[in-house]
Amino acid sequence: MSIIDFDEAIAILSGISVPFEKETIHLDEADNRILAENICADRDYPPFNRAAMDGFAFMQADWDKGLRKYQITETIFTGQPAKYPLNSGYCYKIMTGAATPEMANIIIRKEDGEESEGRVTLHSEALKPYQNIARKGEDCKAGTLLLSAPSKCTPQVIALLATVGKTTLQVYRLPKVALITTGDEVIDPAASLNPFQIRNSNQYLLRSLLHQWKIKPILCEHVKDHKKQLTNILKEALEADLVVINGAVSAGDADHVPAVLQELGVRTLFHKVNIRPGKPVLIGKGQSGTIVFALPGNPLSCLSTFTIFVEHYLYRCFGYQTRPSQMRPFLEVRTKKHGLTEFFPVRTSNSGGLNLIPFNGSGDVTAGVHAQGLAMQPAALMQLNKEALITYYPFHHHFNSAL
Ligand SMILES: Nc1nc2c(c(=O)[nH]1)N[C@H]1C(S)=C(S)[C@@H](COP(=O)(O)OP(=O)(O)OC[C@H]3O[C@@H](n4cnc5c(N)ncnc54)[C@H](O)[C@@H]3O)O[C@H]1N2
Ligand code: MOO
Repeated sequence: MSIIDFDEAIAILSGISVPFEKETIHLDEADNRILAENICADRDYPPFNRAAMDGFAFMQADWDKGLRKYQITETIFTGQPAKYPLNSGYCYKIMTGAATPEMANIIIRKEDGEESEGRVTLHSEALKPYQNIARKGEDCKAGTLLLSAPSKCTPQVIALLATVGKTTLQVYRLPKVALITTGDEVIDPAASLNPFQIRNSNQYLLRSLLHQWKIKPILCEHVKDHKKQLTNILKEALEADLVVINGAVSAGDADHVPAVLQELGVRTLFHKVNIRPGKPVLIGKGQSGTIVFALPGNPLSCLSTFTIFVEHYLYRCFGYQTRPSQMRPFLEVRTKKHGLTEFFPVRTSNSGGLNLIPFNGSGDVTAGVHAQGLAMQPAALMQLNKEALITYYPFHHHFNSAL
């Protein structure tokens, strides 16, 4: 199978992604899930003319006549309507958050009045109509589309759902994911290790990346570079919707993943892409439809290929068009000597431009930690110049559609 370019790989992934089914869950379970329905305002917000200050509510007409001393009709607390209408020369004493009756169209803060024996004398400068009153419907009108699917249930979205009384909601079902790491030298982080062993950071990286979607793997195993063991675990894994397997995917004598996948009937959609890092990446489709992502073992290759390929696929299956990326100005100069598309770790400056994170290669374990995302140097561009606009894939991404 010939090596393909990055755009072609993305097009293949777009072509095989099918939206996940929908399910109904309770709001309590909704954190970080992806909404599969639009959300509209169930009523006006605010639902009534809401007092924005503790103070005194009265008619502007009275004020304009020069009246500064008012008789207090009643005190209005939150959650209750006023009992009495407002007459000229009278005011309500009102609490922040309470419903201001229609007739009252000004509130003066408590601090700007002197209250004694049921009367208040107000000292204030010029007044504006509806001063200190948040008007009914000024935030949004009943029926307004507030959020369109798909949207991630971020804390703000959760609050909005609670606000509009949406306690059961339709979300995209989570895929069943099997996660496998490989390598004789790779051991559990809790085990003691010899100088030639390394800890299994990629299993933790991948679990955490999946957790951003609330996906908890149904199978999470590490296997040695042993063909029989790998075959057995992959057989089991292929019962999932998605298999993410890491390492043993390139050209070494112990890199059994491509051969075992083939023996198990997984059709290779592509193996090797003209990118760095991550060139050996393999994507396949099992006989029962399982999508297999075989990601290279180097830590930065693993992070990078998950970010650009697995996330692209997941975003599509969760109803989005693509994994989010942005065009940002590059603040440095970067050269390369080959015709591969390169992805490299970057930080954003205060101005929003991108700065390089120095690193040696995809085996570095520290580069990812200091990066806020990956930037792309296109295959044909041997030098990225200062101020060039380049594609940036932020690691932390909320992708809630603008309305
Ligand atoms: N002759 C060739 N050699 C290599 C090629 C090639 O095209 N021809 N590609 C290179 C590239 S690029 C990469 S990337 C690596 C990827 O190889 P594998 O996916 O087969 O990964 P491994 O060999 O298993 O491991 C590579 C590296 O990563 C470390 N590793 C593996 N698993 C983990 C883990 N779970 N946690 C932390 N670190 C892990 C492993 O110890 C190795 O150092 O191949 C190049 N070679
Ligand atoms: O391109 Mo590999 O993914 O660097 O080590």
